[in-house]
Amino acid sequence: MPDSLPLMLEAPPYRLRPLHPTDATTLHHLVNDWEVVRMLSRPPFPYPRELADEWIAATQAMHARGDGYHFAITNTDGSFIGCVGLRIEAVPGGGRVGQLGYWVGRPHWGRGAARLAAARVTRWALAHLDITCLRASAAQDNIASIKVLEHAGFRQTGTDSQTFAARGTELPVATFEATRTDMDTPVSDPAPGPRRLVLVAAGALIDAQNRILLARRPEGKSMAGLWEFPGGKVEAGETPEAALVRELHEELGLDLSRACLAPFTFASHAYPTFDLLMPLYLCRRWQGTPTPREGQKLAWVEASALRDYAMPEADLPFIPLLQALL
Ligand SMILES: Nc1nc2c([nH]c(=O)n2[C@H]2C[C@H](O)[C@@H](COP(=O)(O)OP(=O)(O)OP(=O)(O)O)O2)c(=O)[nH]1
Ligand SMILES: [Mg+2]
Repeated sequence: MPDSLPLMLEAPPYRLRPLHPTDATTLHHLVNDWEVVRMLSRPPFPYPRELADEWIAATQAMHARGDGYHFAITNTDGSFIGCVGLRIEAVPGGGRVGQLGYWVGRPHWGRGAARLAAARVTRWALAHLDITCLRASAAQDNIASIKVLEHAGFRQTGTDSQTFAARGTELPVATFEATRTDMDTPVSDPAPGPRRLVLVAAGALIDAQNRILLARRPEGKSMAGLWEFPGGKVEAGETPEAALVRELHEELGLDLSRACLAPFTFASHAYPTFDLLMPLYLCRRWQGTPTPREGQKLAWVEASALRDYAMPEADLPFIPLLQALL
């Protein structure tokens, strides 16, 4: 992850920005409050003033190393009201997971700041960071925090116990997880109705070195942060081939003829809220250089490395087929 990833996010009416040494006094004043600190697992109570400086320096070091991203939550007038962020941990068996945490100073409770900030950072992290999912936990008596997580799109995965330094004891916690697919699932069940069938045409562009072009779905789209085969929805009256020619032009600025698209296989997958039917075409000839036109990242990937890129569930069956082909 490049250090240059800007840590400035809008969560209207709040703003999220990197922590700065000058935040230490206000941070200390707000966090050195039993009602705040008793809900947090790591900080002690009382919270020593120097710890505020150390914590801010630690967040800057984590950002530089790419293993943690922490933000100050600021009010409309720019004043510091709390923190939100994640640290990235390697999990046994491979992969990296983001552990989300947040707190808001007591004078600022009741206005949705934690809810808005946590939801914003969750979407940002899943869209931009190389993590498989986000996890979080909340003391079982912390109903407000559980609501924050549910609003941000987290699912409860179970219960556990955790040491709470300020309370000096282990407490039962509810554990939560959010994946990129969860971000598309409404928290409350949608009204029952017929399931939608979505027809999407996708292309595996293959270059002279037998590498495949993947595009990372940009923040704001469903499943943001997952790597996909470029393409998009087939519109009414369109053939899948015409749709793919149009999508590759719109998304990548490429010109190609339908004759260059070879049907390869298809995906049929039941997502929580819709069924996807997606023919995958192979394409080795096009005009132009793939250019991200929708803010997406692009990568030319060897077939053997496809598993290193987190993909939508529907695409997973494509991987062995492409590996066998190439
Ligand atoms: N293009 C593409 N879409 C995929 C792949 N795997 C997968 O599950 N999908 C899903 C994600 C979306 O729900 C849907 C494609 O929608 P999309 O957002 O790309 O559609 P689009 O390009 O027409 O974009 P939009 O105008 O609707 O925003 O198919 C894949 O490999 N490529
Ligand atoms: Mg698309």
